[in-house]
Amino acid sequence: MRIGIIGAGALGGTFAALLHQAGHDVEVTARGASLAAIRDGGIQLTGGYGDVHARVEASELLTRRPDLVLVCTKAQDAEAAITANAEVIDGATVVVVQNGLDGVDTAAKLLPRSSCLGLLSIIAANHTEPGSVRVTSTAESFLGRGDGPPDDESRRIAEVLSEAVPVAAIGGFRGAQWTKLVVNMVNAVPAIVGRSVQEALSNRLLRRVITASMRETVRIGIARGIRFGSLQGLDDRRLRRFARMPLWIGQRLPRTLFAYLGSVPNLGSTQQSVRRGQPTEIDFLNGAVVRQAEAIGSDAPVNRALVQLVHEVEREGFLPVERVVAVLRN
Ligand SMILES: NC(=O)C1=CN([C@@H]2O[C@H](COP(=O)(O)OP(=O)(O)OC[C@H]3O[C@@H](n4cnc5c(N)ncnc54)[C@H](OP(=O)(O)O)[C@@H]3O)[C@@H](O)[C@H]2O)C=CC1
Ligand SMILES: CC(C)(CO)C(=O)C(=O)O
Repeated sequence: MRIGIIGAGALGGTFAALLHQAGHDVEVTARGASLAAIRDGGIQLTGGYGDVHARVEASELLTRRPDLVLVCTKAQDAEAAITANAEVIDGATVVVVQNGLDGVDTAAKLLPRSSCLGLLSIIAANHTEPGSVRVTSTAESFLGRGDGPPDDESRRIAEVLSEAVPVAAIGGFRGAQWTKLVVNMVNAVPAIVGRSVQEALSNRLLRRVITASMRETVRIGIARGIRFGSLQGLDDRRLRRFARMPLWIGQRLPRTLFAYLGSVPNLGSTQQSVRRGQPTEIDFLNGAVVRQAEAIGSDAPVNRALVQLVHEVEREGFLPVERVVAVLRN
């Protein structure tokens, strides 16, 4: 199949290398040093899916009409990236590989002739240098759209993507996006203090703040009438129970949830942006929770404070642990 990948970063590079290895005709978009590195030496993938060296075609914009497109940018870049490639991709099946709640709707709005799906990835991947990606932990990914059961196209595309990494077609995709949003509450705190996800979770005080942001997200989701999808051992029942727990009991949830990361330090995709000096996705993660709260006349003070701290880090660098701990005192 001819597959176009927009944004050959951590996940885009992983999919590009593995789909190329599976025999697909892959073209990626990249810019600057990444474009030069991929044109010169291909994509070098290491870690959980083995060592793969993929010599794929690379350009600033896709040059050939693909059958399938993966949009692998951060959420804040999706609109610009899709618009720039719209002439070539409108009409193709588009999979938006993205955290947050908006990816599929953004693509569908910009590409009226395309069939758009979303992919929730639990894989942890690190874009270590231009052209190089290291997968620090592997896991099944989830493909779907809307609220209904999985459709035939989701199943067909899940089969194609499973030639690269395990992908399941799921129903109730919107609810699963919310569950993934709860999981992504692990991104902000490590990005603020410049520690790995594992280090942040092993610190009692930081874990408390992560737990509070997760619980606030679940409570807002419940108030919005969301039925949380099953993903990574979480489901609607478990999250509703978690929403009622005091923090000292609830803090067990992030500990068990992220045990799968193992001991290879995972920075999370938000901190990777910080370390590269790029804007983060925080307005589409914790910021999405704040907007969802506002839509029902409510507030999400923990998430609001974490958004502000991540923006401070983007401007001025990592902050001491005390600044995060203070979030629960205000
Ligand atoms: N990394 C991970 O472990 C995981 C990531 N995710 C999610 O997957 C999505 C992708 O994340 P990740 O792979 O980490 O992101 P990266 O930042 O590693 O890669 C994003 C890519 O998009 C490119 N890009 C940015 N703007 C544009 C544009 N306007 N046009 C074309 N390309 C553009 C970037 O290029 P440039 O570098 O030149 O800006 C970069 O190559 C995010 O939503 C993230 O939250 C989900 C699970 C795990
Ligand atoms: C896999 C996980 C939860 C943490 O690495 C992630 O989604 C991210 O980094 O954005």
